[in-house]
Amino acid sequence: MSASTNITWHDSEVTKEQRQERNGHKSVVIWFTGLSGSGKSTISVALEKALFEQQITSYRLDGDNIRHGLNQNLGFSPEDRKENIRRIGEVGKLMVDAGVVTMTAFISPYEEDRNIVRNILEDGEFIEVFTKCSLDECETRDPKGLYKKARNGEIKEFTGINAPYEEPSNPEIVIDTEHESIEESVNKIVSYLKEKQYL
Ligand SMILES: Nc1ncnc2c1ncn2[C@@H]1O[C@H](COP(=O)(O)OS(=O)(=O)O)[C@@H](OP(=O)(O)O)[C@H]1O
Ligand SMILES: Nc1ncnc2c1ncn2[C@@H]1O[C@H](COP(=O)(O)OP(=O)(O)O)[C@@H](O)[C@H]1O
Repeated sequence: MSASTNITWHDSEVTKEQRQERNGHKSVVIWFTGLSGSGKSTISVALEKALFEQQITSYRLDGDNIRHGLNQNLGFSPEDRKENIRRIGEVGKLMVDAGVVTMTAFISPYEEDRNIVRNILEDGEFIEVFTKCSLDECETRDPKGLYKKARNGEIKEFTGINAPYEEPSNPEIVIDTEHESIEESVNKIVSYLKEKQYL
């Protein structure tokens, strides 16, 4: 018996479109993907602040934080990462329905898993932001000392060292945190949102 047997969808009497209209902007998932240390958290925090200051209803979901709660039962095997991303995709979909501009900051190393999220959202509701930074630079930054641990063999399956990272083949936005300032990256994303009339 599938998990959905005997379960019926119950519609709301308030629509996503009504919530968006009241907020005065569209809702969308801004999906950051990139290596550990590439800047997903840093840029999404700065973007959240910039949007908040412009009266945008926004919220940020971050890998490290979510793994303390909702996803605390998941590790870093390919299967667990897939489930991690699947759940965040579903949360993102709920947030979009709630009218919120949602930022997610997860390594999300597998293109297939990211595309599953893209496909559960409506057209235009998934903005993939490739947070581009070379492994060398991420390893030099090593903000949490994790690369050092991975090189010492203390962390198995560490992305970029002994687990893969698949670069997005067609991201909506690329931010190059090795060569751009935080402000430039944030402005690039805000400009995209304005240009495409999300805001
Ligand atoms: N094995 C391994 N590989 C990669 N990352 C590891 C690992 N173990 C712990 N960490 C820490 O967990 C953060 C990544 O969690 P995510 O949920 O974003 O990962 S994933 O999307 O499921 O691949 C990641 O955070 P960021 O540095 O912010 O990317 C690390 O702090
Ligand atoms: N232009 C930049 N954009 C983003 N982060 C930068 C930049 N230059 C240096 N950094 C530093 O790189 C590190 C990125 O770490 P973090 O944001 O935690 O990455 P991630 O969430 O991808 O693991 C931080 O210490 C940040 O201060």
